[in-house]
Order: sequence, then C-alpha cells, then structure tokens
Amino acid sequence: MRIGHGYDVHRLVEERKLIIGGVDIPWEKGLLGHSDADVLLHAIADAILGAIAEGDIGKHFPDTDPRYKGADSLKLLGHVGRLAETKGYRVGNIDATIVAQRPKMAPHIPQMRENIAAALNCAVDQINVKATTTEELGFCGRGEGIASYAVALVISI
Ligand SMILES: Nc1ccn([C@@H]2O[C@H](COP(=O)(O)O)[C@@H](O)[C@H]2O)c(=O)n1
Ligand SMILES: C[C@@]1(CO)OP(=O)(O)OP(=O)(O)OC[C@H]1O
Repeated sequence: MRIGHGYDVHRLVEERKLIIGGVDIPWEKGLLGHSDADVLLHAIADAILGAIAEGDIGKHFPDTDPRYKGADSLKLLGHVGRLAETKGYRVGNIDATIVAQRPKMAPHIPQMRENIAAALNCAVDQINVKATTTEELGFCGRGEGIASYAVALVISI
C-alpha cells in the first residue's frame, strides 16, 4: 500500500470553459491551461503518480507538446490509472478538495465522482470530492483562480 499527494492551480479567465472533474460547469469564466485545465483531475493524477513514484503530469504530458493542447484530462487520468496498473497497483481510494469561491461545486460533485471512477476503472465509493471557499481570502477567494488538493491510496494488485 502506498500514498500520494497532488496539488494544482489554474487561473480563471474569460472565454474559457470551466471544466472540473470532467464536468462542463456553466460559469462566466473558465480555467486557463494547455489542456482543458481540469484542476481537480490534475491534482488527482499527480496524487496517483506520487503514490507510484512516477513524478508528475508535467513529466508525462508536457505542456510544450502539441498533442496535449486542449487535451481531455479524463483521458490523461485514464492513462495514469493504467500506468499504475502496469506497475502493479490499483486505486484504493481518493479524497480530493476543490478550493473555489464560486461557483457552487456541490451540484456537480456526483457527476465528477462518476467521471473519475470511470476513468480509473473503479467504484464511485472509492472516490470522494469536496469543495470549500476560502471565505474570500487569497487568490481563490478573489476569484483569480481555482485550486485542488488530492490524496490517493494505491494497493498492490
Ligand atoms: N465552490 C464551492 C465552495 C463550497 N461549496 C460547498 O459549500 C460548503 C460551505 O463552504 P465553506 O467554504 O463556507 O465551508 C462546503 O462544505 C461545500 O459543500 C461548494 O459547493 N462549492
Ligand atoms: C496537463 C498539462 C498537459 O499539457 O497542461 P496544463 O493544462 O497547462 O496543466 P498543468 O497542471 O499546468 O500542467 C501539466 C501539463 O503538462
């Protein structure tokens, strides 16, 4: 059994979609990135890569590589899950937190959990997603960006 941690931040800008946990959330701004900038999935991917000592998503999917421009992060996460399997591990459970002042994430969390479980070929009850504001403090509180934290436990197959 091994544990990993992930953290990611993306800037909120106009004229971008807000995609979090594979859900296209209607909002006035979206997250900026080379890929679809899915901050939650990036933190989860990094947590799994951390657990299997495989670096981070920047190592596996460089933001200088045109193949990942606009990439669907659910596909990137699926790739990370399969890499873990090739190294002899399956996901035990994942716990993640989205840090966003707005919009409300709660209505979208069931679909996020479904999407993550499908990408990682595991059950929905192995995936937990939470959200918090920062009471308007800091860059998340000012609506300049959204952050996510994740921990992943992996178990030997
Ligand atoms: N973007 C967010 C932030 C929070 N929530 C939900 O609201 C609850 C209260 O948030 P606090 O930051 O005041 O603790 C939180 O527990 C989440 O359930 C949300 O849906 N979206
Ligand atoms: C996911 C990748 C893939 O190109 O691009 P971004 O969407 O910019 O995301 P980031 O979390 O900054 O770093 C990893 C990148 O390699």
